[in-house]
Amino acid sequence: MKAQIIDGKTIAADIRRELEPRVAALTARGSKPGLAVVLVGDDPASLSYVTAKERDCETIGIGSFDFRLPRETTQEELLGLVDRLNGDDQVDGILVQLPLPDHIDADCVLQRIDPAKDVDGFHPLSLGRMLLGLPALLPCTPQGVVEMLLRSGHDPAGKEVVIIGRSNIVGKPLSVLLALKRPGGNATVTVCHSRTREIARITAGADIVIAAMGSPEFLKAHMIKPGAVVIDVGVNRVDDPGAKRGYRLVGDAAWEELQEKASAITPVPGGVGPMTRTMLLHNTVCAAEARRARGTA
Ligand SMILES: Nc1nc2c(c(=O)[nH]1)N[C@@H](CN(C=O)c1ccc(C(=O)N[C@@H](CCC(=O)O)C(=O)O)cc1)CN2
Repeated sequence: MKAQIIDGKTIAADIRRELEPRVAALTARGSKPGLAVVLVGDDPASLSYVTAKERDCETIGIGSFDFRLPRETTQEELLGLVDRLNGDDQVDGILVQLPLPDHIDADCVLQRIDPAKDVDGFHPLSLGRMLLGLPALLPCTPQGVVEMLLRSGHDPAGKEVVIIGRSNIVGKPLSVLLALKRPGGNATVTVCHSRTREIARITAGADIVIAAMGSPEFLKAHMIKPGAVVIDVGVNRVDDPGAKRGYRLVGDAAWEELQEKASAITPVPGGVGPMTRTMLLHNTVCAAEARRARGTA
């Protein structure tokens, strides 16, 4: 039997609908939420992501402030912009698109963002609060994955989850969220990475396998047990001269063969990607509400 398709677009649309009255309430009080989106350089994938994020803001009534900086921008200039946005009352959230050019220390930039405006959830304070299970702005992709599991009827509680990939953006924070004692958590989590021996032996024991290592179609059907749930975080551009854009998108999971063996699977595109963008909107609304409740906006 074919796997259930966990449709990220539909779940994301539901969450956006839930956000709309919160945005309307803020706007009615004269304080429309605002997101600053900063892109340095002209990486085509990053450009398409930030453009989509700005469009998303527009569709639910969040203001977006867009900053496109040349590749040659210095670290000092970027830090100066972050400082300015930290002090701007109209800005509730600051997003600096990653990756940054090599001459800029991304950690230094992310640490400069006011934690109250850290809608990416990458600031050490946000990550530390998350680790402790305290209220925090959570990284968007991990938060999106947890929401997808819960809303598609695959609560990770009590399940064995294997994550392939240990990035700061996805694998590491996701491993924490899934293990926390809170809704969407309570799973037994294993993280595999480039130094893991016999990955297939480990993934084959999992109820839920999350592929997040940026390697096209790495996860194959023989690596999962029948009926496992597969979440594909990868969005890889693979050259395809026959395609309109000259490339096609493939995930980190071999979709065709896994569909025949998994009980549920996320597609690429249309899976985790739209959820990442939607959790950014969610974080921006949360940041705006919290800043107003504290009287700092
Ligand atoms: N500051 C950040 N930088 C990056 C993050 C992040 O969360 N914050 N994550 C990734 C990329 N990413 C977000 O920016 C992202 C990736 C993919 C999508 C998406 O909507 N994908 C679509 C396909 C889009 C396409 O046609 O190319 C899908 O999967 O359906 C959104 C956001 C790295 N950088």
